[in-house]
Amino acid sequence: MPPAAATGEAAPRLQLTGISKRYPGVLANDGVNLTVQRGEIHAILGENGAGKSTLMKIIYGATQADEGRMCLDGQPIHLRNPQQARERGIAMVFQHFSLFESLTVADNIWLGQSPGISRAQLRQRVEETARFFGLDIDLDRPVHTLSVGEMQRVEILRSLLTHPQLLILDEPTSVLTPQAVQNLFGVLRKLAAQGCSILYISHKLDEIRQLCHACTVMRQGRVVGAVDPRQCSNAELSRLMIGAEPAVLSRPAPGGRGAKGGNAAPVLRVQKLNLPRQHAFGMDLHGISLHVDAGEVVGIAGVSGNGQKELLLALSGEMQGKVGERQAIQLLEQPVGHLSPHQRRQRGLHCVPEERLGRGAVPGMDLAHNLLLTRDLTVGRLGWIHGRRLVAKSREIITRFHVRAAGPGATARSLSGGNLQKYIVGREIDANPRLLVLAQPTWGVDVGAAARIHAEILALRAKGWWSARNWTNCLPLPTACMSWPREKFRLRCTGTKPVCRRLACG
Ligand SMILES: Nc1ncnc2c1ncn2[C@@H]1O[C@H](COP(=O)(O)OP(=O)(O)OP(=O)(O)O)[C@@H](O)[C@H]1O
Repeated sequence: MPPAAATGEAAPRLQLTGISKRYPGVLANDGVNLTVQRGEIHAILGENGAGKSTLMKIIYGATQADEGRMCLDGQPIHLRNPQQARERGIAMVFQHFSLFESLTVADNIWLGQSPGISRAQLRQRVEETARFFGLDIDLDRPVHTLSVGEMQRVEILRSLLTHPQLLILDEPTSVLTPQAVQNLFGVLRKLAAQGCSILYISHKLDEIRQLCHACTVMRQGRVVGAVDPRQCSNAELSRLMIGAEPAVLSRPAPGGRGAKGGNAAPVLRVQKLNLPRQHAFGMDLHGISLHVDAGEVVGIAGVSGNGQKELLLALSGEMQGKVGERQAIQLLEQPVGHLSPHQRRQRGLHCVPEERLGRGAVPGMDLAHNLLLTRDLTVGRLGWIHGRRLVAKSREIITRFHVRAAGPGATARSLSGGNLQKYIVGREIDANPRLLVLAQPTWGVDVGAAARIHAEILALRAKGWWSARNWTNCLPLPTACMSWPREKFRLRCTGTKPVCRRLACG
């Protein structure tokens, strides 16, 4: 139990009363009350679009509330920007890191400090803090040589140097290995024992139950419950969050070569694919070989940053090898290594990239027009766009994938992260691809929506089983499943028993 929370001697670290925030057409926070005690690790749980990030941005001064009151250590405060928040002891570690890859760890930390501190002084402070929290890191290593877990350590170390009294973490474990998650939990428990309060946003119910002392559940902008997660089951938390338990997946019989009597050709065949890195911090692909049969779901596991991104780019057509290597990637027995992403899509190969904003969708464009990035079903001869058809198709995807948005006219950037992810995955699944490549398809997606996406993937796989003319295969690319750096593993999910085997060294 956290010290001050147990004694109740002092004012709460943070107290929000009646916080409301309205965006055009949506009430993102509706009279939110929240109390965080000193030394408490407090989870904020909620379905996609529940208003969690909006609330965290208000606490961190990145956005202003329309109504409500915020008190820190019993004192009312009004923060106009993150700089003021940091000065008041509030720090935030975002899901996406803000580090300069070409600089060393020490340089990155130094850049974030207020002027007036010498490098030698800073180095000493960093070493002391790192030693105390067990955040071992070589300060002289360039950031691009670090694993994702190590980069996160740098971000945390940087925020610890500001002596935060309230640390906000937004989905901190989404790209970490299980070992890195446990290390992070160790650091957070130590920090809480020092009296620092932690606000922890996550969709991972097991982690919340393992780590957090308290949990506030949000739904449609409102607080719908405050519980002790250690006393709750996953099912209870799900019910509070989405009003039901996630649907149980039905698993239609898998397809695949075996299912078709061993004669069918693979949908995808990658043979000794070599691709040199395209920028200084990329990864070379060396002799990658794999095949995907009709009706199969094949997983690629490995520590993030070991070539998964490059493999996806090579498959989508955004990265291409030398002319002689065009045979290295074959779709339905035809070489496609030389084809552009558009030409590959015309042959039925669709992809969902890891980054939603900027690659999966154009932030400032509405949802309907974002369809045009990968779908040309509403483009007529001479390039005319059928506006009505475009809007109707967009509305269909919004409904089918339960995307919470103001409608096809909403800009991509106005959607919550999870809702945009559902729209992008929906756009590609709706295309009925012959081969679908997905990178982190359920990243930032709530448990209910994750179950629906998995169900849609399995339904596509089943089509591969029932209809050889409409083959569909999925190649999800999860990260951080293995802890050995620079090794890749292949997880075959064709049967009831997954078989894991080592692919190649990267
Ligand atoms: N800048 C904005 N403009 C318009 N609407 C916005 C903006 N930011 C958020 N919203 C809307 O506010 C609501 C809450 O979004 P928020 O990002 O806070 O949800 P969330 O709980 O963090 O969701 P997720 O788990 O998907 O990240 C959503 O309906 C979203 O579309």
